[in-house]
Amino acid sequence: MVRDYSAFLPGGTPKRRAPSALERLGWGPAFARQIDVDALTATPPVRVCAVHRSGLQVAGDGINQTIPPGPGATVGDWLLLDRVRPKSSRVLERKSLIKRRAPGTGREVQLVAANIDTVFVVTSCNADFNVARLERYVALTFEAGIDPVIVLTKADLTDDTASFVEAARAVSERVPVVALDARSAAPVEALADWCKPARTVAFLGSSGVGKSTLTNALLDTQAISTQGIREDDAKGRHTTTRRELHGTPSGCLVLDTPGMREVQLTDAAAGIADVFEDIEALAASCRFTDCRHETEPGCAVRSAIEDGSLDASRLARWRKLQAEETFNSATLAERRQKDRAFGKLVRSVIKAKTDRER
Ligand SMILES: Nc1nc2c(ncn2[C@@H]2O[C@H](COP(=O)(O)OP(=O)(O)OP(=O)(O)O)[C@@H](O)[C@H]2O)c(=O)[nH]1
Ligand SMILES: [Zn+2]
Repeated sequence: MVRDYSAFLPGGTPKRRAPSALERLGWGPAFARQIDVDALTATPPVRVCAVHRSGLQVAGDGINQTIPPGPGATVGDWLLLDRVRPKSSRVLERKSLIKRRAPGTGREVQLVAANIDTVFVVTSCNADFNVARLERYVALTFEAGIDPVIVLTKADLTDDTASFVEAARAVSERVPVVALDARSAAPVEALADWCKPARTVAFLGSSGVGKSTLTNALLDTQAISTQGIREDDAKGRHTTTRRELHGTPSGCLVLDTPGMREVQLTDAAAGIADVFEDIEALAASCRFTDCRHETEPGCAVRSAIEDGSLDASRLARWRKLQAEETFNSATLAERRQKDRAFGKLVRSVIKAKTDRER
């Protein structure tokens, strides 16, 4: 039997391999699996580190450049860079994706951010705290394929952090809850489990809850790709875009994007089901498959409320979120139908006009 004693020899401790340039950008097996060695040299992988009006800033091993917008990519995406025609770069399959419906009639899908590993759903231990809002953000996060963690800031402003934590824990068994003072040194340690090297994290929450404070706590001054995060505005001034990835000293990446806030609860049925898996499980054992949990006999949901194991207000919030989701998604279908009808009208008018002119 051959034993390896090298770790016991002086200086023999196996050194941890330093992460490669790509790993520092979040590269890992999930992406490596998608390409072969030849593609690696012909079309090197690059990550979209920032999105500007003028294009996408991409970084890779010895690469840091801006390419024109176009390959259907968003911040956080990995591309196989086509050096000749960057617009034709292939977008690698994502680990997760946050998207939203654009306001307006077309309501096309906009990509907000890709390949986030953890979303910190942030709220504070004060009047901002709202269970329904937490449930909504957690549902959105689940829907995007991302693990949420609830972060309660301003723990220093209450004597009763425990009851805020308890209320947040009730959102989902699958979501860890952390309470802290975001202005202290606490965030680095409290969030260390998720802010590991090569992981990408983001903060989601209403204005003023402490997202920037938390981001600053995690960051050092060294943001990745400091050049290129500025762009000239029309007046020739430099403005800083806020859709970008920043590297932290611990080697994790923080995505800063304001667009996350406007994400709506559309096409999020699966995410809602994930948050309310307790109610979904009960509903599955109701006598009738189409039970509305109102007056039906053999309703497992109502009997859980009666025996106190389910909170009636949680059921009410589940109904409300579902209704909202159905409304948003249905309106969309209606709009699509209207758009088609409008398109038909336009075409018939044009046709009539050209027929007349013939
Ligand atoms: N006492 C206390 N104040 C905090 C804490 N976290 C944030 N603040 C303060 O709350 C205010 C808002 O914090 P921000 O970090 O700007 O909040 P934000 O979520 O980034 O807000 P937007 O940029 O508007 O989305 C600032 O004055 C912070 O100093 C905390 O844990 N405790
Ligand atoms: Zn029922």
